[in-house]
Amino acid sequence: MEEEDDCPELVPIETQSGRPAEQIPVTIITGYLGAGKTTLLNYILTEQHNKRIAVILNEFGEGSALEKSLAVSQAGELYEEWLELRNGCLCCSVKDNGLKAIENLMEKKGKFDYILLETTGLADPGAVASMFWVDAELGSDIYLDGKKLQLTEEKADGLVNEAARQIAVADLTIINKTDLVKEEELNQVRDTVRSINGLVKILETQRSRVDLSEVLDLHSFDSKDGSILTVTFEVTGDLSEEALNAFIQDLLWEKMFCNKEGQPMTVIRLKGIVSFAGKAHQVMLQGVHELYELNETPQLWVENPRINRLVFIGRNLDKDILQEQFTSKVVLGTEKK
Ligand SMILES: Nc1nc2c(ncn2[C@@H]2O[C@H](COP(=O)(O)OP(=O)(O)OP(=O)(O)O)[C@@H](O)[C@H]2O)c(=O)[nH]1
Ligand SMILES: [Zn+2]
Repeated sequence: MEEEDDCPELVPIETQSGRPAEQIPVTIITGYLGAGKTTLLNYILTEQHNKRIAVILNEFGEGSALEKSLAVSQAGELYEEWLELRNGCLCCSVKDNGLKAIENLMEKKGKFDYILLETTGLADPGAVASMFWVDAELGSDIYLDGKKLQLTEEKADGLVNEAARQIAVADLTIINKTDLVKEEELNQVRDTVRSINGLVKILETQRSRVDLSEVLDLHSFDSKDGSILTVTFEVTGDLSEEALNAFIQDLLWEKMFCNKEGQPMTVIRLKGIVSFAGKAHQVMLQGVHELYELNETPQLWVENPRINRLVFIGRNLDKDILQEQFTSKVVLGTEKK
């Protein structure tokens, strides 16, 4: 890897607390229909926690797809407001309408300390989370504190894969409704969760009564390890899909890129919104360790020229080198330096 002497020192974007100042933690709560998500949110809102919490309930009731209930707990009192969201689908509305709505609300009412977002049992938590994540890393005043899941003991035929997927990406799994099962069944559920995600923290509850300190302020996306860096950059233009795949594979699989000290870059998480030539829709890039996927989102490009936004979290990352490699190899119509 050629060294660029005139490049500025790499400075991680985090503050000491692990995130830019003033950012508001967002926790996404997913789980099977009826698992107890709303019960959990209501419980959190009414418990003593000295936090101002905004809750976005995501009930897709018939005829109410245009409205979302927003309950705000302020100094212990609970009141409700209605947020008008243009799009009923969470996965595509969260970034452009949901976040904006929250931001508008914060301007009006002052900042919240915490935002909790309930998704439907069917929403893909990965897609929802990555929208927050990309946004947060790129300077939004919201960051993702944790993704959680509640499970019931009920068999979810046909949704088994979705449940497994939710567990796989969760930072915390709450096994609720333990009053309804025998110990043997509970052990089985616990074993299943453990087999899907060996690292996830597991809580067992009735009526979603959790110890709040175990649920809020997880900081699961903060860099606890000082050597883990976050690199973000934006690059204008369309990308070659083939070249992007080659770039990602060189980075994640071949570990071909090194920092200025010659240490190989290791990516732990990778997210992005990218533009492919000839495609009207934005494409979401998500990667965890050596796995990655590219998925077209329902979101159409409106900005012109289009701006690709990338976030890398990992070890030995060097922004200048990554950005230079990306720009010269992946962006169409760019001359090699
Ligand atoms: N027996 C029992 N019932 C529970 C428990 N927790 C919640 N419930 C009940 O289960 C039902 C569904 O709970 P909700 O909190 O609405 O579940 P949800 O996950 O928000 O449901 P959706 O938004 O429809 O997916 C309610 O009637 C709750 O009172 C529990 O631990 N034990
Ligand atoms: Zn609910």
